[in-house]
Amino acid sequence: MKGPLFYSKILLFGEYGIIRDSKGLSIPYNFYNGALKKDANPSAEAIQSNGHLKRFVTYLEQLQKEQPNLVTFDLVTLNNDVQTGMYFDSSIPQGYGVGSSGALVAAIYDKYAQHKITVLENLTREKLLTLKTIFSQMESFFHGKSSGLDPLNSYLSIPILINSKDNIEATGIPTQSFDGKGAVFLLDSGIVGETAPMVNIFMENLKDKGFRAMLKNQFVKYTDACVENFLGGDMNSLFENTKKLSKVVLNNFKPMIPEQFHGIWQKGIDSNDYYLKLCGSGGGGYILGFTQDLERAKESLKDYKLEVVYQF
Ligand SMILES: Nc1ncnc2c1ncn2[C@@H]1O[C@H](COP(=O)(O)OP(=O)(O)OP(=O)(O)O)[C@@H](O)[C@H]1O
Ligand SMILES: C[C@@](O)(CCO)CC(=O)[O-]
Repeated sequence: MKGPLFYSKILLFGEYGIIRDSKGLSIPYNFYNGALKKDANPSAEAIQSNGHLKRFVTYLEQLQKEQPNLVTFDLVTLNNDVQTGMYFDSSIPQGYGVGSSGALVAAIYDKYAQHKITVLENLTREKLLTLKTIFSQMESFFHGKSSGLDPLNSYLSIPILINSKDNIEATGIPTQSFDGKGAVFLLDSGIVGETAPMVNIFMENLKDKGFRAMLKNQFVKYTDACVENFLGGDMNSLFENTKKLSKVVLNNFKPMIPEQFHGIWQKGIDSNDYYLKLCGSGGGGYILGFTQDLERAKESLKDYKLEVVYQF
């Protein structure tokens, strides 16, 4: 048995800001994917994944008991599949900010949810919000509190624009131009990050008046501008605002940037070869880069492996 593929995602803009109602823009990233699967001779990895699924099923049973109006699953089939070795066969790295748990949640919902909302329907804002709420509850199992955006992205495989917490919509993004010099890329920090402790630091910082002012007057302002610039195809303004965002993050989100990357973060701002920003909650995993000239960025970051995700 092998189920359909579910993809990783990249939150291009909006990390942390969306907690405080900034805009956000999330796109599917098809380089990595996962699917539910059963093998006659499972590998050690498959057995480990199956263990995660068993615990997740216990959580879903509880969720269904507590909130039967939210979502119900075909628990008999799900239990049977998990007891007979089903696992999530996935190339999506875990704890890297590209949504490994989101893809898993989307795959489980797709296969086992009853009366599910499908991608073939006319996806009204209400339906999107309902899906997001369901996914948020399901994904909470993996990292405490979840917005549900990652599974939503993976499930629908389309870019999603977050206007505010309760206002999200499917969106189009400017088509890629593969001979363009501009690019968005991922930089591997080589460290596994964890979402919950990073979000806790952020929530703690929010108690400070100065931090809240910085967030509103700079971080959210530049994030919103970047989303608008990107969707509107205004690439010159996009780079200006990404540079501002990169600076604000380096000065105010230090715990979310692994120490050994502070230097190259600053180097990008000084040289204008590239601008770095957080990819998801940070603290490790991937760092997201924007450059107007991919070759220059590659040269400038030649000790690192860049993974290009979007070219324009
Ligand atoms: N292939 C898999 N099989 C079983 N469980 C998995 C698999 N991939 C991810 N998971 C589950 O998801 C957890 C990782 O999710 P977590 O939310 O911490 O990181 P992430 O989704 O990779 O990153 P982010 O939320 O920052 O994008 C793992 O600990 C595991 O429980
Ligand atoms: C850091 C955060 O804003 C994005 C993580 O992908 C947390 C969230 O909104 O769920």
